[in-house]
Amino acid sequence: MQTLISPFVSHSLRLAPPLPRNSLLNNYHQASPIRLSSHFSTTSLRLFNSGAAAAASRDSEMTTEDGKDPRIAKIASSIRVIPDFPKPGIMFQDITTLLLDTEAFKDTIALFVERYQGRGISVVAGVEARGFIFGPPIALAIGAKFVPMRKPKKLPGKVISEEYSLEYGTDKMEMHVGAVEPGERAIIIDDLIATGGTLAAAIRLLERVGVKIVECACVIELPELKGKEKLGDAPLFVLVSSA
Ligand SMILES: O=P(O)(O)OC[C@H]1O[C@H](OP(=O)(O)OP(=O)(O)O)[C@H](O)[C@@H]1O
Ligand SMILES: Nc1ncnc2[nH]cnc12
Repeated sequence: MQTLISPFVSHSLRLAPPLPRNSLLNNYHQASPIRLSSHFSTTSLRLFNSGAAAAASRDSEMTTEDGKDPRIAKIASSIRVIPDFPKPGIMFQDITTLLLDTEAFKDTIALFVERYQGRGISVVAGVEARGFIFGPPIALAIGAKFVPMRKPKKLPGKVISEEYSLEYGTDKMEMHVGAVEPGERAIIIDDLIATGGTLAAAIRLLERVGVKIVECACVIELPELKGKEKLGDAPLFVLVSSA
């Protein structure tokens, strides 16, 4: 067994030994469509092979024989879909049910940690609110600092801000001045990418202060909304695609 979190955090959070780093990526490559459990929704989910994951899976160093990672299917099936929330026409992807499933939650964090450890990442930027759930355990496990990207007027210090539009509204994102240094390497974590406006704002904030975006990472992508196209050169890595 491997301790995921550094020793000053409870030893109760332990993970099974990680699979080789490449097994995750090839799993996406081979994945076939799956469905959410019927009591949640009939919305189909399929395992997703996005941007960087696709590129990496083409790299022979990043491939395995069977290409299957059962953790992804379990994570996908733990996500509940609520139609018409918060307004008609929106199929809301509810990750609170993933959080109730201790194995799915642990595996979600483990998959990201396996991908990002040892890559010289010093900043995990998490987008309020749901990026605050997934970002901190990843940051602790890979030895990076966690930087919150907050809604307006929440941070007490001097901030820089970026406005952006959402699938259902507009918003503004703020980050503390001095939280990051030019030249640092960051990943940006959120639960979901829809239109991509939120992640694009986070990228702009970090790039304004000279931070290199190694990758954006989400649990879920809504590919029909083409959010990936808003991310410029920043790669996107997701676990589950909702169709
Ligand atoms: O790709 P986009 O179209 O920008 O949308 C994605 C964002 O929308 C959701 O957050 P939301 O703004 O609803 O805030 P919340 O997490 O505080 O509920 C989600 O958690 C992402 O942050
Ligand atoms: N469909 C959706 N489900 C959950 N969060 C979202 N944020 C933007 N669109 C969303």
